[in-house]
Amino acid sequence: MNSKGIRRKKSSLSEVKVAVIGAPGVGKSALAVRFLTRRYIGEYDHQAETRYKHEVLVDNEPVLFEILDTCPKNENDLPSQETLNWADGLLLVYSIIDRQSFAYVKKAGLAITNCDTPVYLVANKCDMVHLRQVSSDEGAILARNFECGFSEVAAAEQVAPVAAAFQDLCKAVLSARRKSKQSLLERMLGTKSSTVRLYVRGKSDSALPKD
Ligand SMILES: Nc1nc2c(ncn2[C@@H]2O[C@H](COP(=O)(O)OP(=O)(O)OP(=O)(O)O)[C@@H](O)[C@H]2O)c(=O)[nH]1
Repeated sequence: MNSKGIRRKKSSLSEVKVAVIGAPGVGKSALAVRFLTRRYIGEYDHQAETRYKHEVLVDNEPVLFEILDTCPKNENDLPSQETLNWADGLLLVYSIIDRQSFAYVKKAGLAITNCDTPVYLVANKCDMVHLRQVSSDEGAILARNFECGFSEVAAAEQVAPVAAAFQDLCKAVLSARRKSKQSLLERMLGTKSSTVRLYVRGKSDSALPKD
């Protein structure tokens, strides 16, 4: 009985793969670790990309997150096609105190305009407003261009806003997945419009006098 319960839970567990993308030093590792452990660890010595796997509740539903913390060598080292193909969702991160990092997410965003992978834009280090180089409006405009969610956070100081960014991205991934399943179903059963026509006809049929 117990094992049945576990099997059921596993089969209903959604898996979401997120690639965290941004210029060197913007706080990608700090954000990923903050989200997964609620802790802030100031210094990470990463020479290569790191993957984390962790189960998190999103809207009270368990989701298995696989997070790829990318590790670009420099400001021109954009994410590889392999990374973009792997990810279900992309968290684009820049630092409000580093204008070059804003240029990096702009370039990375342009490289993915043709794929329909959901994106979320995060502006990190908003505890350092006195050193701000990128305004909130610039971030919001870029997010509007990418048609994605956006928030300014501080991995160094905040837990909930960091988690909300990952969770919003996760919800966008799950919603896109549902839509693509729905459209596949519609393609298999016929077009959406014919389904609607059928429904309308059914309703009016009952109101029509019988011949
Ligand atoms: N003030 C402040 N510093 C932060 C914040 N987030 C990260 N940092 C610092 O920024 C530096 C870089 O953070 P990382 O998390 O290693 O950045 P990263 O993007 O993973 O860096 P790479 O792995 O080199 O690409 C570290 O010194 C962090 O302590 C933040 O919200 N505020």
